[in-house]
Amino acid sequence: MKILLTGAFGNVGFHTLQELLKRGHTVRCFDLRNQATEKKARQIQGKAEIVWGNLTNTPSVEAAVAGQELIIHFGAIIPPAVDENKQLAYDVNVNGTRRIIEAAQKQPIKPRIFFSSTLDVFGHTQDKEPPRRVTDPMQATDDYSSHKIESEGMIRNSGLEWCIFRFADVPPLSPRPPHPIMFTIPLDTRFEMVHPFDVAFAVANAIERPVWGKILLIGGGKSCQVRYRDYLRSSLEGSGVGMLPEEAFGHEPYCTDWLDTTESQELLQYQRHSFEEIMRDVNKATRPPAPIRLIMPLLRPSIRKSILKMSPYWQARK
Ligand SMILES: O=c1ccn([C@@H]2O[C@H](COP(=O)(O)OP(=O)(O)O[C@H]3O[C@H](CO)[C@H](O)[C@H](O)[C@H]3O)[C@@H](O)[C@H]2O)c(=O)[nH]1
Repeated sequence: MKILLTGAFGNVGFHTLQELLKRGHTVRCFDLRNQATEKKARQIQGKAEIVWGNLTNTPSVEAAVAGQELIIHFGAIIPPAVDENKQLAYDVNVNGTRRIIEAAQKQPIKPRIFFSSTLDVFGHTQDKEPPRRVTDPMQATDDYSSHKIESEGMIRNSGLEWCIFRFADVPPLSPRPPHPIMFTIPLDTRFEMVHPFDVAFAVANAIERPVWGKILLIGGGKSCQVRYRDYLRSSLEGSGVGMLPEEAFGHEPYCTDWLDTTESQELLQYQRHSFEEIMRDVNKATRPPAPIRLIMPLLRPSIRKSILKMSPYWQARK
């Protein structure tokens, strides 16, 4: 099948790309051109078409959409970058989706569309009984969730054949640099993860299954339903930094929860990794090189200090 994949060199996009190529699809990759995307593009040179472009630019979107049978629209600005330039983030996330839809509607043979959303659209739900179901109400709590809610609406009303995926936390298999956002999630928050390989498998399987007109919750299932504390401890211990003090973390509600993935799993049969297996792969991919690991006990106090400096709660407590 001829497939346009936007955001092809992002976290979810690149794993999906590799799964699609494995299955013999003809993939056109659409992404921003920068050092990080070029590095990934070199890995698939000759195996897929690469179209450098920008979701904010209508002609480049139209050129990318032309002649495709399926659009997998993953290109987006996600947190925390979404708050760095609010206007750009809206133009990419909402207007970019609109440009993709309008370009698709102009095609003589209309492509189908997969759209990637997020569990953030459920808002703050820790006071509700888990799991979250697809029939639960949506509630915007920040720019990102509001962008995804607006975009989901456009996809549903596009007149195209569509399927929306709402992803749980898909950890990249590469280092996630520390960011103040890590302290804003209360440690007890219910947190569901899903292996990036399983997301790619789900998306590729969806092409052949009766998913049209459905919103599917994509999470790792019961074995991946943990607390934020479990994820953080495993990744901080894996990197040699060690778990950080409880007082460094906030208590304001955060938009993440456990998901009811019964329907997506029945349709797509993709949940192949447990939380432990996800963290094994994340930690393998992100652990410092051997020479750094050797001197880690020496570096550890100053690394911990510089990470803790990012926590407003830790700073306020002093
Ligand atoms: O203007 C832009 C901005 C970004 N991108 C691309 O979009 C991709 C986004 O990838 P990230 O690694 O930043 O994000 P993820 O793969 O983790 O995000 C995926 O999972 C998210 C779940 O929160 C959202 O569903 C999002 O749309 C989906 O791509 C990147 O290749 C990026 O270059 C563009 O093509 N154009």
